[in-house]
Amino acid sequence: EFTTEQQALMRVITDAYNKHQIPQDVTKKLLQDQYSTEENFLLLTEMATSQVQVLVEFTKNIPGFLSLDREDQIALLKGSAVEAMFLRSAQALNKKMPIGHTEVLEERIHKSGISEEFIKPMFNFYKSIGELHMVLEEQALLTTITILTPDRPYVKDQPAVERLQENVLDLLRKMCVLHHPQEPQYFARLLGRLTELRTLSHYHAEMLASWKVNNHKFTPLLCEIWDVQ
Ligand SMILES: CC(C)c1onc(-c2c(Cl)cccc2Cl)c1COc1ccc(-c2ccc3c(C(=O)O)c[nH]c3c2)cc1
Repeated sequence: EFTTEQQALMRVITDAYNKHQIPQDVTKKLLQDQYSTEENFLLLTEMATSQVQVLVEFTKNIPGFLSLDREDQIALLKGSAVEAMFLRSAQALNKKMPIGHTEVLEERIHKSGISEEFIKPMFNFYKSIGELHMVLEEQALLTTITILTPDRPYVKDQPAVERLQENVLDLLRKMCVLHHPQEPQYFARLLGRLTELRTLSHYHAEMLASWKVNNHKFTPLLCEIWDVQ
């Protein structure tokens, strides 16, 4: 079953995932009653900015991450931020996060100036994540695996990242057997979501470009992590 090291790794990652969340006073802004495209874009920008701050704190708790080369740490964060946020917003949209957030978040994403061609694959992804009914530990591990993807642009020491990712992949495989015993393919289905995340990440770059065209402003943190402006 689980080794002592795996039990410790699971606890550290799950605790960090639970600890680092967007603060209530930020997410409750989703419930305010202005629904203009402009207002929705501003709110989603605030959510994304807060989510990136939360993501950075979570990542620092991943065992071994802070021992990686400093520039590689930055490359991993920049390369995975969008994918990690798709996973987090999927959780918010599917897990019926605090009452009412789900509908308003969906509404605001639909009406924030994102063109229809991106809305479709985005909500297909949200649906496919919802259908998996991941337990919290699986969501935390899948997010960690996404962050520890060795072949992000500009990563120098890929083997060092591979070693960390392999430990988490092994742990996730066992967690899937434990929580979904009737579905032997469940682990493979989870990893398939990672492929879909890469595609969404490419769409996202185009989304940013189209928002910029309509001279939408992003926050300094988002500009830095997404190399815009
Ligand atoms: C700059 C803006 C316009 C942007 O650009 N691309 C995306 C974007 C989009 Cl539109 C979709 C997916 C990924 C990205 Cl980066 C975004 C918005 O990103 C978001 C939006 C929403 C959350 C989000 C909300 C609520 C909760 C929640 C709760 O309710 O308790 C718990 N966790 C949550 C997280 C995260 C990130």
